[in-house]
Amino acid sequence: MIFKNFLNIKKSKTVKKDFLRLLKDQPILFETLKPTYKYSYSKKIIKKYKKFSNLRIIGMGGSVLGSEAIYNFLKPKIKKKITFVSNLNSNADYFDNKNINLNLIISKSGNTLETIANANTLIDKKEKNIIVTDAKNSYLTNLASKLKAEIFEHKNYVGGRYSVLSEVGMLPAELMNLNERKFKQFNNLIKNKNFINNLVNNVSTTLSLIKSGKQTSIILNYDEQSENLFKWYQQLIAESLGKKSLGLLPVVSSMPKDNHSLMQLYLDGPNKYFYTFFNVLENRNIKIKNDGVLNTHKFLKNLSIEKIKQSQMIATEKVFISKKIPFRSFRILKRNEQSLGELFCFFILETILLGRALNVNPFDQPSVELIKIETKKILI
Ligand SMILES: O=P(O)(O)OC[C@H]1O[C@](O)(CO)[C@@H](O)[C@@H]1O
Repeated sequence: MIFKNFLNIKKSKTVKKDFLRLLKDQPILFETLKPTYKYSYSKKIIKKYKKFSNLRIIGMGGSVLGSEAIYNFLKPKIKKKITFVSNLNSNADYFDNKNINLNLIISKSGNTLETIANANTLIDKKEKNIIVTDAKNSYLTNLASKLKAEIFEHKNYVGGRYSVLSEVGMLPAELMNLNERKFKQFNNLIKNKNFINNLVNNVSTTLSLIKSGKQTSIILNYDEQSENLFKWYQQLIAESLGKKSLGLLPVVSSMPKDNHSLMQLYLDGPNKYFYTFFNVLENRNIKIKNDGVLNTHKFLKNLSIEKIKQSQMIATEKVFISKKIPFRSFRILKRNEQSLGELFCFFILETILLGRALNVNPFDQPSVELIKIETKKILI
């Protein structure tokens, strides 16, 4: 991964101290980031489920965004068909898919309304089921016994949006036949001085941008297969930091598509945003067909789609520099488990450090309960 930090870096000794304190006094959820983490299942138990080729994963928010990010980012490597059911949509194509052979239903609380509704609409008697949930009595623990489903514990000390490297993301990864171990980059990263400096300076600069009134973080994403990674990131940032009238609004822009839609605003609109450029450089090599190129556009000959896209990203970075628009950039060299593991780790640490500096608890989400309570009042 190549990470280019903001141009005008603000260095903060407090953030560095916070980082060292965080390493010394690690939250227990950090166990999930390490290769030594003890899953609630054994590799032997899950082996029999690896033969299933057509899976459905049902969950909401942090229970599913991580596995959806993994699936889409690494799709070229994955031979299975996985259907994600992560919203309420009566018109979705998945209602017509009758070939599912294994369901994975994931919910920490076991009581999330959308997950219950989707599970009870979609699951068919002929399908096998695995349920990942907290051990306590809940709708899903009861459903598991009714369905005679395999049940694996969702450790109660791991919050949904921080759970991607626990059972929640790694069981799906195993079932996708990916290498779970390679996602676990925490131990390597915290020994890497470059990584630590980048992380600390990135957090310090983000804090000073927030202080100067820039509370919208726009991701200029040049890799369509990373859209779900940034959906995961959105929840992480929004639920962790959006409290006490503070927080960041993460917006994901599809690039270069949004050159033709939002770019004008980014360049000349309100001076209230900061940006993250993101691209993955390992892709199929699809080239322009030379014999069809008109003489006026000879420069296109031999070019690949990726070369054109990457040139647009570099060009846009140049324009941002000339306009003094703050941004950082990620260029991911390899599309593999390791790169994705590094990104998960970077963003998790970044969020926790921002939470500490802003003096908000990055691990709770008190207000989302309000919607659940009001909805129940309407339905009962
Ligand atoms: O895993 P559960 O309990 O179904 O919750 C799903 C999601 O719902 C939330 O509680 C928000 O409503 C998230 O924090 C969580 O990731």
